[in-house]
Amino acid sequence: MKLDKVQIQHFRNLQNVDISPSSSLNFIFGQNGSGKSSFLEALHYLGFGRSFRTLKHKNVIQYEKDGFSIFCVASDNQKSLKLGMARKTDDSLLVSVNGNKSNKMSELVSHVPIQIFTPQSSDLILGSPSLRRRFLDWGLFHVEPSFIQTSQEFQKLVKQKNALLRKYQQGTNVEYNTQMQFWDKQIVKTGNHLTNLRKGYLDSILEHINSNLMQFLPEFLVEISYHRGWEKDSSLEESMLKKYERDCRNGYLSVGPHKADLKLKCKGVDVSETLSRGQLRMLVAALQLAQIQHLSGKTQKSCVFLLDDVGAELDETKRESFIDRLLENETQLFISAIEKSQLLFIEKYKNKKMFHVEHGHMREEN
Ligand SMILES: Nc1ncnc2c1ncn2[C@@H]1O[C@H](COP(=O)(O)OP(=O)(O)OP(=O)(O)O)[C@@H](O)[C@H]1O
Repeated sequence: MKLDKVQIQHFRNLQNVDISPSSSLNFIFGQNGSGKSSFLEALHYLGFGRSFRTLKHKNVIQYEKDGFSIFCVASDNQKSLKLGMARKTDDSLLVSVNGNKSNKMSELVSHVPIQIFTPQSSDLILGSPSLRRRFLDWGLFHVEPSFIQTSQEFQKLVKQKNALLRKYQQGTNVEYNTQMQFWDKQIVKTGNHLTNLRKGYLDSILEHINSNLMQFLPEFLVEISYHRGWEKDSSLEESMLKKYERDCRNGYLSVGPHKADLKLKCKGVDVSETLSRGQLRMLVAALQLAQIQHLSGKTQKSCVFLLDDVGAELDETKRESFIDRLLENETQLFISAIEKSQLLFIEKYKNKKMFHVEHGHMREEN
């Protein structure tokens, strides 16, 4: 889907934005603190229901206002949708899809797949395993209809099991064995299903990743593998039993797909210890691009891609081939930069629009 119209109110310093973006390339430029990242952050809300800079919704509401709202008209070849969301200072949420109101973010985020690339994107490699699980789960969410139910079911089961483990830890009189076995059986079933979905997904994007890496990091051979979250030579059931006493002492389940990770290595060494920061960002670019290529091949869905601070750490040739490959996949791009002079490379692109942001006001430049 592409965003044909975007309206934002009272979001950080953006008082009232109303623009009609290009379906292909959009450049947003403005001085430090003018509101470029806030604009991208607002679009991020449409795809994730949250910010990429803060966990607290309250922080993005404009000072002295009681809420923010984001509205867009999105379309593809088949349909057009009116999507909107609003959050108030009391944390209440209102979501609207073609006028149908709800308070569930999931109703909104499945419509417009959105990805973001920022100077902090190398966190995907350097940060905790949860970021890499989230990476895989984002792709699965958009291509595999059964994923969301499996994932939510698994989270619920782990919560139940942890509650039981905590009761046991506190020595309460719990009918432990039968109950525990009951939850374990379901965790094994759903956990194995979730693992197979993630492994299958990784397999299906690997070819794209490798082809992107040949272009972005030709000097390295990156080996990528999925670690399930439990010991290699055991089944999930065996592993849970082995860890059982320890998990009782700790009060939580320590093995399973909720502990899974994506391992990325060069010559057997973790890439975080080998690649430079710029190279790590190119690796992330290759991973994200692979998701978009797979998504458009499998579902015909197109993606909105937010590229914050294009001047940071990507050299010119790589940046250009990244943008070219995103566009080949029908991606709608929003790219921010401080100076117009950082955007000289855009001359060759057609179907582009340029927006200037100044003190929270955004206007199109000709
Ligand atoms: N809740 C809020 N209400 C109003 N203004 C806010 C709020 N939160 C942050 N701001 C201000 O919004 C402005 C825009 O910040 P933003 O990060 O979007 O700027 P930017 O153009 O991306 O800048 P840079 O190029 O320095 O990254 C900043 O001056 C910031 O202090």
